[in-house]
Amino acid sequence: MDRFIIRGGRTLAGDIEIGGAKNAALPLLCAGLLTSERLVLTNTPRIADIATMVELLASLGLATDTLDSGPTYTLSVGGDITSTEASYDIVSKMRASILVLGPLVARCGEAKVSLPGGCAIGTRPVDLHLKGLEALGAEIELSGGYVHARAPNGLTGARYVLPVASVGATENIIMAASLAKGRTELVNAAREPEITDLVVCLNAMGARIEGIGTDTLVIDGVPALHGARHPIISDRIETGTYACAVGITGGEVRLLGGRADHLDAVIRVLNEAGVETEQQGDALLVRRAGRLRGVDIMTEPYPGFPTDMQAQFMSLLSVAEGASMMTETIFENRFMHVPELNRMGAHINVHGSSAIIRGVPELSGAQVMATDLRASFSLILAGLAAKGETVLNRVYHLDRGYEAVERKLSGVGADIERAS
Ligand SMILES: CC(=O)N[C@H]1[C@@H](OP(=O)(O)OP(=O)(O)OC[C@H]2O[C@@H](n3ccc(=O)[nH]c3=O)[C@H](O)[C@@H]2O)O[C@H](CO)[C@@H](O)[C@@H]1O
Ligand SMILES: C=C(OP(=O)(O)O)C(=O)O
Repeated sequence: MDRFIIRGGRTLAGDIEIGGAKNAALPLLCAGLLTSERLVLTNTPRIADIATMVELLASLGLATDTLDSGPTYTLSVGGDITSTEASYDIVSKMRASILVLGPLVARCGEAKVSLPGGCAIGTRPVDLHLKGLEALGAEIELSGGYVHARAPNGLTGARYVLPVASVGATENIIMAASLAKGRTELVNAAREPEITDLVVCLNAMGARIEGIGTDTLVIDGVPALHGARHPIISDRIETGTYACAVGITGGEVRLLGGRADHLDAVIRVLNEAGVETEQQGDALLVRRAGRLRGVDIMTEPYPGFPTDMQAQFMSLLSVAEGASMMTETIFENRFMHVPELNRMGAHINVHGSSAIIRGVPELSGAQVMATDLRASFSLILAGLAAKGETVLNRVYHLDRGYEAVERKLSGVGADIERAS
């Protein structure tokens, strides 16, 4: 099993290319189920989650071709749906698999999709995905660990108020509503940039969705969607993660493709902590020369501070001057990196959904492992700043969502290698 070996203490300088957004690419690939024509996605990230989604779509009959595997990776997805069943074997690997449910029931009138279950960061129910589809007229039954959804006469538009602005539920409902009869009004929709990207692509496929970027989406269903070519937005979480790398080591790096306009809350906190940022055309320049300062952070739905950046900031704040408080409001179990950071010399105490981080002058390298994607990167960040050698095990979590970490970081001067 692969691991990373990091020798800390180097400042970073140079350029890092930011890839396409994982959390945009996954629903966008599922949108390929909504049309009999081909959907071409440019700027797709080369990560394990995309390979898993391609495998899932193949099990449903859709073929995915790689059209260009140069610096940007272009995938074309299409074909006839030959099965409406998403099996446990694939769904259990990746929760985003549930995003095939809405498109399948809308297009085929039925779907059988394994329930994804919880994961390392929380219980993560899918009740709102199901209630939203029921509001559109789907009959839902749960048995044998599967969701069986049926709408033999098609779905019908309706008004549905999401009790929680769930990203995945919003995506499933808008994809389904695009092919429903009549108008759907989705209230309290999530507003993440990845949802906007999905709506832009669906509209390019012939959908009629208004309210883009707001919490109320109005979807006038159409009988069929057609193919399109869509560029996936750059990954704001990858951008924020590498910004934290520069923050924790010091130095100056240009994040090519990084977009400040998708990272307002993150940039505000970086700046408060003493990390400077500047949008320079298509690149986000990040630099730190002075001391890091403690800040208080609370995770919130977009446009608030993203939960997917929480672990990385915990590492950054571990070596800041003064104390910080981190409050996690989205997932109930997303502090699993804390004991590992403490093993590296951090001083973090968790009290319920908040953690108090008392900055220490220095971390020290250790053998560590993480239970999820962002926690894994938080340990890499700690390793980049730590004295001595850090060995990060269970790298498969990282490979789910970050492309070529060792190449990107060593390209700006970090001492990091992958070993098997
Ligand atoms: C592939 C993808 O895009 N993943 C992202 C997506 O996950 P995901 O779409 O799973 O996250 P949600 O926005 O749905 O979850 C937000 C909260 O709502 C709860 N909830 C959600 C659905 C539901 O039916 N019932 C329910 O109670 C969840 O348990 C959680 O507490 O948004 C999260 C929140 O920004 C991010 O951390 C993930 O990286
Ligand atoms: C939690 C994440 O992803 P997923 O929803 O795919 O588990 C993430 O990207 O940090």
